[in-house]
Amino acid sequence: MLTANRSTQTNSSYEETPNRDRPRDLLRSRNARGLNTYTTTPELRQPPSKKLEPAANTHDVGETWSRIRTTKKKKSATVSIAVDFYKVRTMRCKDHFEMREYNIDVLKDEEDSSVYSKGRPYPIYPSKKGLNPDFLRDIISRALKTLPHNLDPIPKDVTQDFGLLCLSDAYIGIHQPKNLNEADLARKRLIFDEFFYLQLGRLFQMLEGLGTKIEKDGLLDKYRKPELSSTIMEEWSCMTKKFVEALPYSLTRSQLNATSEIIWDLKRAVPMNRLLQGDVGCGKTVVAFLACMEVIGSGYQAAFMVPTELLAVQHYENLLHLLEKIKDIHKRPSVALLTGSTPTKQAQFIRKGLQAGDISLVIGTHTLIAEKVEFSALRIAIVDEQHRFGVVQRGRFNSKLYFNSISSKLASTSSKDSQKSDIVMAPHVLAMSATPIPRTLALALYGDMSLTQITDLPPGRTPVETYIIEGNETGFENIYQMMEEELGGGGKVYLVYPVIEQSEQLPQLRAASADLETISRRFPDYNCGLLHGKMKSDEKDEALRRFRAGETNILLSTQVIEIGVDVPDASMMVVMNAERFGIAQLHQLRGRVGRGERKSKCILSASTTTSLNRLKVLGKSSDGFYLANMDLLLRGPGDLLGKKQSGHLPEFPIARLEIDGNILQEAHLAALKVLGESYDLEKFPDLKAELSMRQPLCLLGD
Ligand SMILES: Nc1ncnc2c1ncn2[C@@H]1O[C@H](COP(=O)(O)OP(=O)(O)OP(=O)(O)O)[C@@H](O)[C@H]1O
Repeated sequence: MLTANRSTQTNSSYEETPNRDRPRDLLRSRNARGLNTYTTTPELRQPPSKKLEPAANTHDVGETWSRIRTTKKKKSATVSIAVDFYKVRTMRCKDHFEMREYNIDVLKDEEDSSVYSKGRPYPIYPSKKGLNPDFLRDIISRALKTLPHNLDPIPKDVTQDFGLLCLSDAYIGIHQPKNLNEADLARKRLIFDEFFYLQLGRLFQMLEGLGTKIEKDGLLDKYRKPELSSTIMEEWSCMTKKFVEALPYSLTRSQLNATSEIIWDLKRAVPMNRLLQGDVGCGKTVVAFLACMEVIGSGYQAAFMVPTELLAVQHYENLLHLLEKIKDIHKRPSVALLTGSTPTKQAQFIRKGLQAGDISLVIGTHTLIAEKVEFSALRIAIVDEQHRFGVVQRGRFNSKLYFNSISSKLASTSSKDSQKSDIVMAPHVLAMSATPIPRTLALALYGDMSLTQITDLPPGRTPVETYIIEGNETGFENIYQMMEEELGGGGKVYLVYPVIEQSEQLPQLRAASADLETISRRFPDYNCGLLHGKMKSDEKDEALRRFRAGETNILLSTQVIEIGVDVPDASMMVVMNAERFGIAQLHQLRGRVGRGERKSKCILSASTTTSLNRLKVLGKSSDGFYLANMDLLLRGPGDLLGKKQSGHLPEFPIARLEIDGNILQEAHLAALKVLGESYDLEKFPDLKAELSMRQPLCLLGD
């Protein structure tokens, strides 16, 4: 008998003897694009509990389970064979139907029942290049008989604490389960291992980089009890407190907590590696400014790196404005702006100032990590929109070492500090991410980073009303009507386009440049501006300045405004051909409005009726964490993170982050427990050996 499975997975999946009255477990499979999707074991009566989201251009017809008799041509003869399609998911794609995610058993004949003879679940192995799965089953079964019982490198108390099978039982359970429960337990153990060694490897490396027992305990405690790793405001530097007083608003509870956690880290002699994340417009920038003030207040320098010049200028102006308001200060921090467009002479001057320590804070683009930019004492590097930079780029700050205290301009206040004065240190790194990613994904991606989340929005914000409209003639008439009302009430409107120029290949896409004239004619009483990535840096600044100042009322833009652009009184956005953007991207774009107290709206104009469905989720929620979770569940981590970032995700042959997040959390705790008992794993030689074998795999992620 031959068993075929379309899945490309390397682990086994299960079929169960049909005709059993029970719900089936979810199995892993990959769809046509190679992405993980759910599939179920055969279920003859009951549909699966989880629904698959159809791809954008498909329509999910549903699942059918049937026994299909089919014929197959063998050389010239036509041989009739029986095939069981246990589960077939059918999708309607424009003008045809497609079968996806199916499991097939080819039987010897209609009466063949050898597969089910044992009456229990059995694995389906991928049968590539004619390799008979029966043959595979046979050799695996023989190998299982030779398994020693004591092959588990993970200490017994850990497996017991976390309710795990021992490794040999897990191997038997995954290949020859007596029932689905046993298969589930085996799967859990194997997934646990994938996560556990990843977490263990990262934490182990971090501990290795620390000198003393106190530092090591401190690091483990920080992960075990993050709530204890924070300062109270009285312990903040005088400069930081004065900056807080100068703010035109009070910090939210989340902003205060985040600042306290960060400042706790800044006071340690161990370089911080922290990720600050929160929803669009939650006020991360001011938290980062406060971290900068803290180090500047103790005589050190700060660097603030952002992905675009537009954002660098905006942060620079915003900071200067806030610094001017600080009262009773004998010396205001000197701040510089350094980007690719800074004139050569000025750039040289700034670099000299940084080297001599005359400039305390520099804001800029990736020019900041150039080798020729040297600092006198760089104590913190902020990396805004960190996923826009590669791992290597982010790491470059680590080479900008400094002597702790020695180069500082201001004397340390306590004698305790001065004892540490000779340590050579890499700067603290605070990475910021505006695309909120679920905690489990963050743990897998950035397991070596501490995580700080801002969970609330500044007061007075009302959720942005979101409309999903088909962009046909009537649709646009409605949109223009809404724009008219908004502009008439003193609002400002962003129009966001997928492309700058009209393209012959994609004539259905509306283009920013081409629409400028149309929109100007349609709204003769208002001024229109244009902003896109191909404009020169000073032209972009000017376009944004005019919009901010109210000299233009409508800004036609591409997605350059997606990141960080902050015009608090912009109150309406229309996204053209919205289906061209990802959910997270649209949420980011929408975050450009509703940043002030004015009630705002966002209109997503879809080119086709079929794309309306996917966009509807944005109409239902304005919570970036929820949307990210939805995206993760529906499309998997690859699509959610985008190509660049997901490239840093480790390989998980069995685990699926979208559903196995709780196992990841447990694995993280287990790794902390093990390392708490033995920092260098000397107490657990088998575990250390296993880790060193898996290390290359573990560290694929970063
Ligand atoms: N506690 C607060 N109260 C009122 N307004 C605030 C508060 N914190 C920040 N803001 C204002 O909220 C707006 C958004 O802040 P900020 O630009 O820091 O958000 P962000 O988290 O960086 O968001 P994004 O990623 O979308 O740029 C700014 O105009 C800022 O001045």
